[in-house]
Amino acid sequence: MIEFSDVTKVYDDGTTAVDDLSITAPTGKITVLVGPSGCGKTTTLRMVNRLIEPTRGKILLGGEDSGEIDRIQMRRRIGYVIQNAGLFPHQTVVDNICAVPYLNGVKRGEARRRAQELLTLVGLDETYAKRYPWQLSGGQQQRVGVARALAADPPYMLMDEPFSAVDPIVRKQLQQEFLRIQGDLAKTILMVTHDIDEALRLGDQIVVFSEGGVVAQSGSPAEILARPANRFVADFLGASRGYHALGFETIRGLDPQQTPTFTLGEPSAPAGEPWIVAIDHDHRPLGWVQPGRVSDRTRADDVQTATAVSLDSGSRRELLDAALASPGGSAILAHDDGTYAGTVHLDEVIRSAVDALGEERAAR
Ligand SMILES: Nc1ncnc2c1ncn2[C@@H]1O[C@H](COP(=O)(O)OP(=O)(O)OP(=O)(O)O)[C@@H](O)[C@H]1O
Repeated sequence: MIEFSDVTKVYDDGTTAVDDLSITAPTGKITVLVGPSGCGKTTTLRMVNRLIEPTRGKILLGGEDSGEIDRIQMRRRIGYVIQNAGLFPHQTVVDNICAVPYLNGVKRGEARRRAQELLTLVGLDETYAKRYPWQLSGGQQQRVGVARALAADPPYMLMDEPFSAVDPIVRKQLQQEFLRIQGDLAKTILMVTHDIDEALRLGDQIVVFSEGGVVAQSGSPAEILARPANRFVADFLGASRGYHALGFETIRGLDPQQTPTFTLGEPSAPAGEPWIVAIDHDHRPLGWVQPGRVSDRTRADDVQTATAVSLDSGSRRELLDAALASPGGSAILAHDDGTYAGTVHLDEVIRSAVDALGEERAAR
């Protein structure tokens, strides 16, 4: 756990960057600090590892005052990832990853073996170990940055805009892999971003900062989306707030319609519907086909591919996206084992979302 207790930072020129901050980043969770430029996010983060000294207040790491922890100990306990990865340009990838373990006195062979494991963990094979940072793409550099921060197996991670230097597609990939890694490692993470989508995607807890280093609101993404504390937070969440909120609503209990199916290899399909669901021999949905156009020669390549939404763990937002992306306006659903569960039409998706909204308002 990282605890800020009445922490203030006033720079030498009189700028109050952080004002009387008291927040807690819970153990094993991702806490995201989000807010417009200049509102004190980076200052907050850097006070944790004492790159910046607080003017007043205390920061506790697992109950221990960070001001009293020896610097070398601190490096061991806190991984730090920054924008553009911040790799040492004249060192190979493997030496970048081993930098802190070497400082900690870990033997060369052991540090390098661990570095290889970490490279695999972040999705890079061993051929990258001998390269220099300039021989990597931006996304690959970010991966190495994450591997380097994990090298000393620190319980805490500070991440300052870790995925912002890459294009949106790579960024989404990195975010997904990061969540996968965090699912296994459960580090206590404090992350800074100015991107609300990233905050909502990654954060277990979000702290929204406003001008002058003041917390406008903190809570889970779902809480903040459902009940922004004030106009500033609502504006910051933007016009797509309702759509984002759907991402946190489950579809469990939904009763899908049994749209007919066509199993690949069969000579024909049941008529009556303009689009039906193509499934494989294991009863897994592949996408959509038109019944009049199929034959025993129809292959997976002839199917309009669709991603099925999990009936057990899917969200309303996934359902809406799937329905909008399909040729007939319906989302395909699958059971946990991947087998076909039915379909839901866009009209039903919207109607149930509106009903849920009504129920939530009535409960307030
Ligand atoms: N060394 C410094 N001396 C004086 N003022 C500073 C210093 N570093 C930062 N500031 C000011 O403190 C405030 C907070 O800066 P900080 O970098 O923490 O904000 P931020 O929310 O991380 O911004 P960004 O999203 O743009 O990185 C800003 O007004 C900034 O100009």
